[in-house]
Amino acid sequence: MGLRICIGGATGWTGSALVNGVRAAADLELAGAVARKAAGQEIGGVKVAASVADALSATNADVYIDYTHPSAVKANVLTALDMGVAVVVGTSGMSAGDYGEISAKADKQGLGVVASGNFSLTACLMTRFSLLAAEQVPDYEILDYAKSTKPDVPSGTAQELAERLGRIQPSVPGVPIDKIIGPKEARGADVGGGRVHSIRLPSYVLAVETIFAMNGERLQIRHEAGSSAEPYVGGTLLAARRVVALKGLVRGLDNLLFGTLPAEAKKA
Ligand SMILES: NC(=O)c1ccc[n+]([C@@H]2O[C@H](COP(=O)([O-])OP(=O)(O)OC[C@H]3O[C@@H](n4cnc5c(N)ncnc54)[C@H](O)[C@@H]3O)[C@@H](O)[C@H]2O)c1
Ligand SMILES: O=C(O)C1=N[C@H](C(=O)O)CCC1
Repeated sequence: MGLRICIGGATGWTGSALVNGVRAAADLELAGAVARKAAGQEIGGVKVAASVADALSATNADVYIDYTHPSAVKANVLTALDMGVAVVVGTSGMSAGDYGEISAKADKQGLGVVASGNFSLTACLMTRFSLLAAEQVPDYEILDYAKSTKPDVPSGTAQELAERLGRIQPSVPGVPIDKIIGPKEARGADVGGGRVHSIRLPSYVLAVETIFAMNGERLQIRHEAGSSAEPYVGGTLLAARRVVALKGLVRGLDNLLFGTLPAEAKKA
């Protein structure tokens, strides 16, 4: 019997790609699925439940994976932990404070949670390269592009990156924000110490770019997502395989792949 996976948001763009990924993997088994509108229907050989609590009480899942909605993810994750199930979080929109609560609950339950603003390998490399650059170049800002209908801001990718860059090296504006002449919002938002400018326009899926600058030179590190959800499947399933052996919260796929950066370990 393989590792038993329950997927929240199983009918969605990412969730449906994951259902296929789980079914194609010899070491994984689709144990449950959650999607409110499709409740009662069948997906990938399992009956879709209306809530995480219903799905997990009807199965003996080892891991719950959430790709639902920013308004639903926190309650879903806390429910799964209360029910004794390890969690992988793909859904965006949770604050640092929300993650603090999840971390405390995971510790209390002795369970693992892996969350990553972006589970694609190349986005995770963009994050890691940016963290390395911030150790050397103190001046940077983050551009966060997504489709016009994305409800959460910044994206999960940009938020996690901003918080992590901010811990290594807070982004310090050349003119302090309270001394700016004009609308302060035009200078973006301080997200955990990293400065983020979010752009929401049709035709973007998701792109995140960090601009590092020194006198006379610039480094731009950019990730651009395509229109398929396929890139998120491998990283999410890697996290599902690893999370059952963990206790507590790990944020960032790069930490699973490459270990914790010394600069981040020092500041934790
Ligand atoms: N971390 C990553 O790598 C990554 C990758 C892709 C998407 N995402 C994030 O995942 C989330 C989902 O994205 P998507 O494009 O797959 O969305 P989607 O709208 O295509 O699918 C969402 C799914 O969740 C269900 N759902 C919606 N609201 C719900 C609620 N309140 N309770 C329970 N289920 C609900 C829907 O029925 C659907 O099945 C977003 O936050 C997105 O930013 C993250
Ligand atoms: O399509 C989305 O929405 C995505 N959201 C993630 C985010 O918020 O960073 C990343 C992948 C696509």
